[in-house]
Amino acid sequence: FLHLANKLAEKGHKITFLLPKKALKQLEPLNLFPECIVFHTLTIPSVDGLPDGAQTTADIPITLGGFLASAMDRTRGQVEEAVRLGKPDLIFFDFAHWIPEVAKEYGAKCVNFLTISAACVAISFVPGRSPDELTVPPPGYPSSKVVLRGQETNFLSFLSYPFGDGVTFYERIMTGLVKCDVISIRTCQEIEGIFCDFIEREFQRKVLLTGPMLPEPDNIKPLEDRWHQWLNRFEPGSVVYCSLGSQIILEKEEFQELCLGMELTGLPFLVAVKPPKGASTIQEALPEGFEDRVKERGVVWGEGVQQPLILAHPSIGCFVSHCGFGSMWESLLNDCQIVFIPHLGEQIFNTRLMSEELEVSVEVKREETGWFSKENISGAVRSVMDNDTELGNLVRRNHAKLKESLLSSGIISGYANKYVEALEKLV
Ligand SMILES: O=c1ccn([C@@H]2O[C@H](COP(=O)(O)OP(=O)(O)O[C@H]3OC[C@@H](O)[C@H](O)[C@H]3O)[C@@H](O)[C@H]2O)c(=O)[nH]1
Repeated sequence: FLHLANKLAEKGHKITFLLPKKALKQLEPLNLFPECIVFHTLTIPSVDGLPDGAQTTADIPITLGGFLASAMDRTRGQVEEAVRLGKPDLIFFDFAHWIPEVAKEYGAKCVNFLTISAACVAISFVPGRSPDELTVPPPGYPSSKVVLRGQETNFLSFLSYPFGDGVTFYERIMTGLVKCDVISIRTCQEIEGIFCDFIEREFQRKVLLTGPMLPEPDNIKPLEDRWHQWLNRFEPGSVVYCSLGSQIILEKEEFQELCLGMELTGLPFLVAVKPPKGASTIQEALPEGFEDRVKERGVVWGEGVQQPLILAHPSIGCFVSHCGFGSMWESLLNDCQIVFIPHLGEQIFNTRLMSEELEVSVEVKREETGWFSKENISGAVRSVMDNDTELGNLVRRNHAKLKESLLSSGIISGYANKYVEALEKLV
């Protein structure tokens, strides 16, 4: 949302950016137009079941998302007040399904800006279908590859769970899609054209695409010296970087299996994940003897790192990711080999899009237990990192071709420009 705000500000538009206080520190440095983009903090009310001080999804395990949604719904009065004072022409939202009502009352138009894949939207949210029917793709869904298989359909059950005050997750998203003035998605035709066309047909309206909306590389802080120095010790294209985004907190056994999988690759590695459940530090949760065995070549780090800059470092050869949509784009627009280890249903769709539809990455095979074994993690990494493997060559070639075609012809900046123009026409 902030990268989009930067694009709008670049064209001279004024933006009021509503966010919880805690997120301010992370987002302020990314604001490239402080004279146009003003942050307006919301006070997140306390809600039974939501841990004290939690304000963003990064502060809580995924299972508590419904409580956070309730807290966000209860900021409606603060949001309405900001709208009343700011008199915006447009309001952008994703999860706040009540925004269309607010926009209407104050004479604004509203844009539902989806920052997940069009494939995930297309298969999950079809007008006239109930969430119980989703175990099979909707009629006319354009892919037999970007689907959930077997036990994975269990992931869809969360769509029917209460998610906020008096609304299920499915109803929340569907209401936003049906009632908004504009549906827009952070994607592009070249990657997800067939899914975007399907959504347009089903909702019988034009869907505006923003392209990947990534930050301008020149405008962000340089890579921390600690990682710059550490990565410089290794050969170009030799290091495996692993991160699972801002939301995933692993079980201790899963965390240890991931560490052992990295060890088993025999390659240098940097893993940046949160400490697992029940541990306050990474060190106390590491497998026995692990640090001694890998100290020359491996680091497991319990805090966030500057992912886009790490990925751009020449020593990085492989990115092991949960395939959150942000990481998916970052992997695609870098040169490293890509291995996905998806955790949630939506991340599985993104993974299938990349690994099966576009064939630019590989997916780690899941065990019956639902998690991933060290052998499968290491096997997937080696399958793309060992010299001259058929699979490694195939994904490298396809990835390079796609990246080249997206970057070379100004496609990405074209999307952002056309998107802003379309919205200008709308108001
Ligand atoms: O250490 C880190 C980890 C991550 N990041 C950045 O944080 C962002 C993470 O975003 P992702 O979309 O990949 O993943 P998250 O898990 O945080 O996102 C969430 O929203 C998007 C959905 O697609 C994901 O499924 C959901 O989990 C990326 O831009 C990445 O560069 C860091 O800068 N440092």
